[in-house]
Amino acid sequence: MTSPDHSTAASLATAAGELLLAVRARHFDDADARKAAGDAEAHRFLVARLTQLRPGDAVLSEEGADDPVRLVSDRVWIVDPLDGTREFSEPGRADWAVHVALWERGELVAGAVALPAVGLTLGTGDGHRVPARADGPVRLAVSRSRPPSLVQALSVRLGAQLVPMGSAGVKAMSVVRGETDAYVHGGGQFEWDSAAPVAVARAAGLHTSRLDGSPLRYNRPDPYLPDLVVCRPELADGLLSAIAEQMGQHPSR
Ligand SMILES: Nc1ncnc2c1ncn2[C@@H]1O[C@H](COP(=O)(O)O)[C@@H](OP(=O)(O)O)[C@H]1O
Ligand SMILES: [Mg+2]
Repeated sequence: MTSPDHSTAASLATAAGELLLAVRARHFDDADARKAAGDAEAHRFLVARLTQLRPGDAVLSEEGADDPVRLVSDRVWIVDPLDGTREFSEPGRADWAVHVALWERGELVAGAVALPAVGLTLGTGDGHRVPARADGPVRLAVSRSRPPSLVQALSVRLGAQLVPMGSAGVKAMSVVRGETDAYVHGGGQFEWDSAAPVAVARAAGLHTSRLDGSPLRYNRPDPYLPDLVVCRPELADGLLSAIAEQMGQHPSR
């Protein structure tokens, strides 16, 4: 039987996204107000709905105080109420997302990423398959506002094309949707930035790991999780080798 957690993650991410579209319309002339209201209102909405629907579960949210009860809970919802806050604040941009993931006893077991401005939510219950890869250079999704130097060097090493965009969720979903082939990040991030994108990417059959190929672990005491790789499975070995070579040459990156 399919777990109801898949549909709960998807419906909450979608509903928080609709709320964010309304916030964006309400604060159309003030980017700072838009950012602040978006982060706060989406957070409040998700926490309230999760408390109502799953009263026994803990929540780790980018916008909330870290409650240590999550470290002794079997089930923890890891949410980023608004990922790509910078892009959300810029008029006309669609590269921002809502992340809702569920961690249960050591593993991510459900998740959804809503792309509200695109009108799309991708979730672990979708049975989504990644489209076949088009011919041409490898396409690497990369942060538009702070591209890691590692990824820039990697694109030169691999003859890959960089595809800049905001939001970790949008970048991971670009791989799921076949618009890019890999999302490589280094230099800083937190569990809420990658938990739901990684859950959805794994469910679609993609490779997900740290830069060194080790597993991504969630609900750790320190939620700092600075790097990740999401890619088509057939590219994983070559990409991880190229990353290791690049980092071996420039360990500080
Ligand atoms: N070096 C870094 N340190 C901390 N967080 C980072 C980071 N680089 C990216 N992130 C976070 O990852 C998300 C995607 O960033 P980017 O669009 O640059 O790839 C953003 O989340 P938020 O928008 O939720 O803050 C951003 O804050
Ligand atoms: Mg984020």
